[in-house]
Formats: sequence, structure tokens, C-alpha cells
Amino acid sequence: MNAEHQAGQVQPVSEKVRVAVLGGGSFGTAIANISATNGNPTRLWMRDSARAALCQQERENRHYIPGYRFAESLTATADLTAAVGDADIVFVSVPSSGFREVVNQIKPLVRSDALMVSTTKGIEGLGFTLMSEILAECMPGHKIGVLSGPNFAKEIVERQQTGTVIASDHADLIQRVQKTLSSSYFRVYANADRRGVELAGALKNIYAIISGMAYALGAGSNTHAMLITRSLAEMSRLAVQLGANPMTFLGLAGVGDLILTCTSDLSRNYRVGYALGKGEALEDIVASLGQVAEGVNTLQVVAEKAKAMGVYMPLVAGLYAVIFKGIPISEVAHKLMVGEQNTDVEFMGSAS
Ligand SMILES: NC(=O)C1=CN([C@@H]2O[C@H](COP(=O)(O)OP(=O)(O)OC[C@H]3O[C@@H](n4cnc5c(N)ncnc54)[C@H](O)[C@@H]3O)[C@@H](O)[C@H]2O)C=CC1
Ligand SMILES: O=C(CO)COP(=O)(O)O
Repeated sequence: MNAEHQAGQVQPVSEKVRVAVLGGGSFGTAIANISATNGNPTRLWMRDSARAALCQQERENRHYIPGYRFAESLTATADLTAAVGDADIVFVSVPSSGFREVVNQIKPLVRSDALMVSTTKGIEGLGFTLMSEILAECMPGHKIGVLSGPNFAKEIVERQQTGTVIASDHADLIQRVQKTLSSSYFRVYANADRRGVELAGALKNIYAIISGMAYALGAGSNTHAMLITRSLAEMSRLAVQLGANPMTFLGLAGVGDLILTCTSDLSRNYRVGYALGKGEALEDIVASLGQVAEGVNTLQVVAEKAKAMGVYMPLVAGLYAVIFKGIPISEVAHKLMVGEQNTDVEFMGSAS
């Protein structure tokens, strides 16, 4: 059950499930409404009670996704016990910075057989911990999954045909999530490589920043193609060292999400890179974004990890030098092009 194309093997599961989605931002709202549109009683939890009440009253999350009408089965709430108490599936869709805090809050409230799924694309700095590892650590005994793919919330709510990936060691979790979320515009593929799918979703944000920066500096099509391809090589090189399946990087959660976020200004990470390329200061960019761009934190965590593990990641090192050491982009770009040639083996495994 390793390949994405095996999504077609869903067993019929007739009953609807009770769903909780934690995090009332763009993606949490989109996932919750997909589930509710499929008829599943779904609670969307947000920490701000005034906003939850407003969303419930207006039947939309006007702040994050204006005009996206809530399905009848969707309830917005700030009551965490009510949200997760009877849930069959809990999706955690808060940014990585708040993930552990939220998981610790729900720990005593969730049913022992509830399926836990992270949709968050980030890495916790302390110990290079993935979100599913936080779930495993804080909620032992629960079946855990990761949902990731080329999935702009804005396009999901427009019902643009979209593919995503649910990754888990547990076939029944995969089937449940497929049944809960699948529709004519949202296809959910299966993958048993949880680690690879999760790493891919987090790592691509770094390269989206680089692509946005290159675009701002007027890079041509040759440059963009080189950047995206070398990004894929670099991210899979690290992930394989961390136990991921390289094939995952040829799928939707890998190259699919990388292409999406490296080529579209709907990506917040791409927009951060674009603004950096135009000379704006990082603090100003992040402050004006109003939404999370996980790539900046992920960059720091990954740069340290690559150094500690001795994994060759020149693009990560280059972006780190630009953002955190103040080295001019032109200098870094020049070094990347004329650096030691013998380390630039194109394919993994064919070491020089
Ligand atoms: N927006 C998108 O297209 C996609 C986003 N993602 C991932 O989903 C995660 C969430 O992203 P978005 O919903 O887009 O972010 P967002 O910035 O739109 O919303 C984040 C939400 O989480 C809430 N939040 C932040 N810290 C919290 C805490 N400690 N406790 C409770 N709530 C907290 C915020 O108040 C806000 O409602 C990120 O890791 C992102 O990479 C994944 C796929 C697509
Ligand atoms: O992960 C995403 C789409 O798949 C969203 O990317 P951004 O966080 O860069 O907007």
C-alpha cells in the first residue's frame, strides 16, 4: 500500500464519522467544510471564542476565507471539549509553533480510539520533531496519520480539482480519511510512508521562499527549472537519510507540492521570498502576511540538522546565509553556481 495510485482500493464504509478540526485558519476551515459537505458532523475549533461565535452566526470564516459558505453539518466552536469529546477523527491544523500546546490540551479530552491526523507542514525546532511524532509522543496508543499535498486552501474552496495524500501505518485510518474527505473535486491518495510525506510538506516551504526570491530578481525559465529540480534532489537527500522512501518525492506530497508552492504567489512562503528579493525586511514581511509561513522556521531547523548530519544542502545553506547572516543574494547565487563541482552529483547514490 505504498503507492499513491492505490487510492482506488477504498473499502465501503457506510456510516458518517464525527470529525473535529483544530485550527480555524485557512486550511482548517477548508478541511472542516469538505468533511461537513460530505455529511459528516464536523466541529471546527478555534481558540478565539468571539471569532468562533461570529463564524457560527455568519456561516463563514470571513477573516480567512470570505464567501466560503459553511455546510449544514459544520459547527464552529471555541469549546475544545465539545469539539473533540466524541470525535472519531481529529485533524490538527494549527501552525507548528502551536501544535504541541494544542495536542497537550486535547490529550485528556479525546476518545482513546480517535484517529489523529496532522495537516501541519512544519518541524518543531527542539529535537527536529515532526508533528506526527508529537502526536505519537503525547497521545500514545492512537493511530496517527499525516495529510499533505499540493493544496492551496483558496483553490480547494473554489472546488478546483485537487489531489492530496493521506499517509499512515494504518490501512483503516487511511480508508476512513479517504471516505471522510473524498469528493468530485478532492481526491485522497494513500501512502504508507508517513515520514516521507510529512518531511516533503515541511521542506518544500524553504524552496518556495527561494523560488519567490528568484522570481523577484528576474530569473528566467532555465533558472527556475534548475532551482525546482535541485530543490527536489536536496530535500529528498535529507529525507532519505531520515528514513523516508525516495519514491514519495515523485508523488503529490513531494514534487507536486514543490511545484505548486515554487510557482504560485498564492503561496505565503513564495510571497515571503518575493518580498525578500525586492529588498524588504523579513520582520516587516512576516508582520504584514497575517498568516503563517512555516518556511522561515523550517529553514533554521533544517540548516542545523543538515550541518549536524553532514548532509549536503547548498540551497538551504545559501538561503540561511541570506536571511540570517545578511550575505547578499548575488554573492550566494554566484557561489552556488561556481562552487565545488565534484560535490554536485546529480543523482543520489552516484557519489563522485
Ligand atoms: N493554507 C494552505 O493552503 C495550507 C496550509 N497548510 C498548513 O496548515 C497549517 C495551518 O495553516 P493555515 O490554516 O493556512 O494557517 P493560517 O495562518 O491561515 O491560520 C492558522 C490558524 O491557527 C491558529 N493558531 C495559531 N496558533 C495557535 C495555537 N497555539 N492554538 C490554537 N490556534 C492557533 C490561528 O489563530 C489561525 O486561526 C500550516 O502548517 C500550513 O503549512 C497545509 C496545506 C495547505
Ligand atoms: O502548503 C501549501 C499548499 O500545499 C500552502 O503553502 P504556503 O504555506 O506557502 O501558502
